[in-house]
Amino acid sequence: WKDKGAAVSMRREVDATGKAVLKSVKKGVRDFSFGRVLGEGSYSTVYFATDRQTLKEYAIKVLEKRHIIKERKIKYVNIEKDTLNRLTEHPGIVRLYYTFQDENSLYYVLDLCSGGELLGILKKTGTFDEECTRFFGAQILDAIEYMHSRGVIHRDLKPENVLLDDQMHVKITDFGTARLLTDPRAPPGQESSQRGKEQQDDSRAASFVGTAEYVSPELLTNKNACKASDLWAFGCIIYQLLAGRPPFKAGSEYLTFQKIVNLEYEFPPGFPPAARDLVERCLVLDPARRLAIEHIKNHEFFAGQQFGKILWRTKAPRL
Ligand SMILES: NC(=O)c1nn(CC2CCNCC2)c2c1CCc1cnc(N=C3C=CCC=C3)nc1-2
Repeated sequence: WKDKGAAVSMRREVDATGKAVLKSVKKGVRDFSFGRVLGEGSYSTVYFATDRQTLKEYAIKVLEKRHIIKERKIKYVNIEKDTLNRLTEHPGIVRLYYTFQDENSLYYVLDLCSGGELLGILKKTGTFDEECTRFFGAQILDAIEYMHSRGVIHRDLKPENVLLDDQMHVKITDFGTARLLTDPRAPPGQESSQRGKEQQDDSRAASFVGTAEYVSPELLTNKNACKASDLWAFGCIIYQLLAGRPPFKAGSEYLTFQKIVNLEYEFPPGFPPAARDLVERCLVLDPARRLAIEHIKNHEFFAGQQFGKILWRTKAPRL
């Protein structure tokens, strides 16, 4: 584990002659005051934290070394760090500032998203109108486009992993199950040919399945996640923002998987026609025939929506 970043803090120490000196030392756990738990994963806990010197607020993800080794999760931990190190320049992705470690734990210092989860907002309002769906959908799509351009497939996109910052702008998080491609330019649906060269072993790639309601049919049938798998999840998210529930949901994971592979879902009455057309072109069983990002951005549903830098300067619509 090679720590990332060289954040330093100035610490007052006494040298051998007894003189007080200022020494620059790498930031560590003592440089932060830890607050409430923001979330817990199978081998990590995320805390609200404040840098004692700068008073800047962060989210710090703490991973217990003993547990990672016992649960054989070392590959996941390194994939997440490598992924976050690749995704450094996008406003829609939670940024990793630096990492450090102590005897028992690894620490990731990350952007704080004080707006919480998009799912939390959706639960409060029930459903989003088209304007809000367009705004949040465009930001999620912009972030997915950047991720894919850097050869990263998220593989577990869902409203719980779409966080919001203090400006109610999207920040996608949780790359612990991402897949890194050695060739970012491989066209959608053909990345699996990179299998032999990809950065994680096949067992990890083959074993992972995302969250039931958002998992793509190809992940259920041939275990191959590709860039288009994230666009399947995008289609599910757009549907859910407007309908207030995901398109595929049944009494058990198995029954939900059945609905997915049989493309068994309906639109509620009043679902906006342009959004319906977009969702239908994302929820296509064959990943190679699913709408590509460029075509989603040009779809009628996003007519008039600007993408790129301007999108991230736009004020979030009133919810
Ligand atoms: N797994 C992670 O990397 C992660 N997990 N969380 C909290 C989870 C809570 C359940 N849903 C998914 C996210 C975070 C991060 C990144 C870094 C991060 C930054 N800010 C927040 N902020 C939150 C504020 C209120 C409620 C939940 C999260 N959370 C996180």
